[in-house]
Amino acid sequence: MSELACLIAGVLAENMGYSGHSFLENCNKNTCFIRLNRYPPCPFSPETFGLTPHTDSDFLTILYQDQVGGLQLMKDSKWVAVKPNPHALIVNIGDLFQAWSNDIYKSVEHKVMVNRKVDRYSVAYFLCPSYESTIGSCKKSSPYKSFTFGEFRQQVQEDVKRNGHKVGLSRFLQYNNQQIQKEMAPH
Ligand SMILES: O=C(O)CCC(=O)C(=O)O
Ligand SMILES: [Fe+2]
Repeated sequence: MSELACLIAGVLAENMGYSGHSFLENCNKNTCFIRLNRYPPCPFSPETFGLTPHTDSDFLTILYQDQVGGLQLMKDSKWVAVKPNPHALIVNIGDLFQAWSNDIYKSVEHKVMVNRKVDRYSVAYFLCPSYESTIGSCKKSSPYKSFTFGEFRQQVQEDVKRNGHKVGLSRFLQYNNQQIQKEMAPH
């Protein structure tokens, strides 16, 4: 799985004209991980979240969902169901790839709705660097401040604790809306 994840990330970077996959050098067996998800049935389906809307805090995720279905992703401001396909893996771009690619690749918002009657299982492989790795950008200028993966994770955890949800990449924008408004206001 790690080879596949690195291969896909490498191809996506090459597609942007960057052959040196420097960000992949910091991803290895000790920094990536697999999550096995089980979603017990819920009679209040289909309104119940198995997993609330989020983006993944990694470079990319390789996902396998079973035949039950329930994964949905945001496309053109609408939730779209991802049809289960036993012969296919789903590849989601994560926040770090979005930052590195200067927003060329977008981390996809997704959620899971539970099933009324049966358990649902999925397996997710997360391509992550070490906590001390600086994520940086493929170009000199970037909409984002430079941050390490550790700083990103810590900010996500703080936001979840404080607000009940992840804020994500917008925390690391060089300029946020408030700053722009301040700078544009007459002095
Ligand atoms: O279970 C799924 O299909 C999605 C899992 C997921 O989004 C995650 O583990 O971050
Ligand atoms: Fe996810």
